[in-house]
Amino acid sequence: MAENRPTPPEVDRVAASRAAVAARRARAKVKAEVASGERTALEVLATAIKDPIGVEGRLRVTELLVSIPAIGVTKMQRIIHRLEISPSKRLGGLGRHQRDRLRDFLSERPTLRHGVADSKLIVLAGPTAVGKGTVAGYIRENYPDVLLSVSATTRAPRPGETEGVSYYFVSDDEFDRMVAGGELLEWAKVHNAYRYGTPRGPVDTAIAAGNSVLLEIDLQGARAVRRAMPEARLVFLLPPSWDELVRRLIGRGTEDAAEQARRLETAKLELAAQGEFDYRVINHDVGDAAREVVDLMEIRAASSMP
Ligand SMILES: Nc1nc2c(ncn2[C@@H]2O[C@H](COP(=O)(O)OP(=O)(O)O)[C@@H](O)[C@H]2O)c(=O)[nH]1
Ligand SMILES: Nc1ncnc2c1ncn2[C@@H]1O[C@H](COP(=O)(O)OP(=O)(O)O)[C@@H](O)[C@H]1O
Repeated sequence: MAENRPTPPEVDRVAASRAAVAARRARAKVKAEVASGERTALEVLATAIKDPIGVEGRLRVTELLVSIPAIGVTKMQRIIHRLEISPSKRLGGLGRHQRDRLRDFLSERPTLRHGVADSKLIVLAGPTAVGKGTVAGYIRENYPDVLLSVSATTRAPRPGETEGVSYYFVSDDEFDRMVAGGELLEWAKVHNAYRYGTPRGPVDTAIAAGNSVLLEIDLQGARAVRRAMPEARLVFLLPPSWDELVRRLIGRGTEDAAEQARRLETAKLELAAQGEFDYRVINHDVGDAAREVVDLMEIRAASSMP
């Protein structure tokens, strides 16, 4: 009769705990593969979608994200909050929209696909009045480790602007001399009016010292930097909506109605170019947008670690 007895509960428990250990080991292996760059997080997500109850499907979103070398716990928490995914969610249990948001997040960041990154130069561009200057100013105030490039310009200083902080205000002749001397990394005539250019020296010095540099320049400048330094990463700042962009331009009150209309026409062309950029950040809240831009630089910083 003994051989017909049901399996004692403790035998079940042992088998279950062995299975749990094996599953944990299998998940640890996947995490190690992502951490070493052997597999990308995107590939792991694709496998989890195909087999939601397999090893990848049982992996938590939080575990996958922190396996990516550029992402620590704090950043991971910010990311899942932004993607509206609960920390307890496993890859195989994500709803369709959550899955799409996670996939977009992972594929929009080429540096994450490779685990490490290759550039410390970030270019911030976007349509007029979207808040480029405001976000760059916030970064200057709150992230002193980031060097904000100071451009040279032929336009006159506005009230409150400081030489060497807002811009280097130079004459037309001086600007010609800088161009001829190869002192500018890029330059452009902006809004069909004045010339603006990025002095090459401080950018080269900062990058050579391993520091992160932010250039807040126009679309033509962003394209020129991409040609001169293909390792630069281009960020396009977007308004929450077209109406909000118009409100910001009018609210700033620095242009007359004709100039506002002209800039809005240019803004339409600029918005159409957003696909050329590596990343898109929506400027809902200045602090959040600044943090998103700086997060991209922390990714860069990870590349210089042994
Ligand atoms: N290409 C290029 N554009 C720049 C540079 N510095 C500033 N800009 C752009 O010039 C434009 C005009 O800037 P500004 O005179 O401060 O006026 P705003 O547009 O009213 O803020 C903005 O789109 C800036 O992004 C630069 O060094 N190179
Ligand atoms: N996140 C934001 N929310 C509300 N207003 C903003 C935000 N960012 C910038 N602004 C406002 O929008 C206007 C345009 O910003 P600005 O930084 O001058 O734009 P840009 O440098 O892109 O031309 C300013 O009045 C600024 O205070």
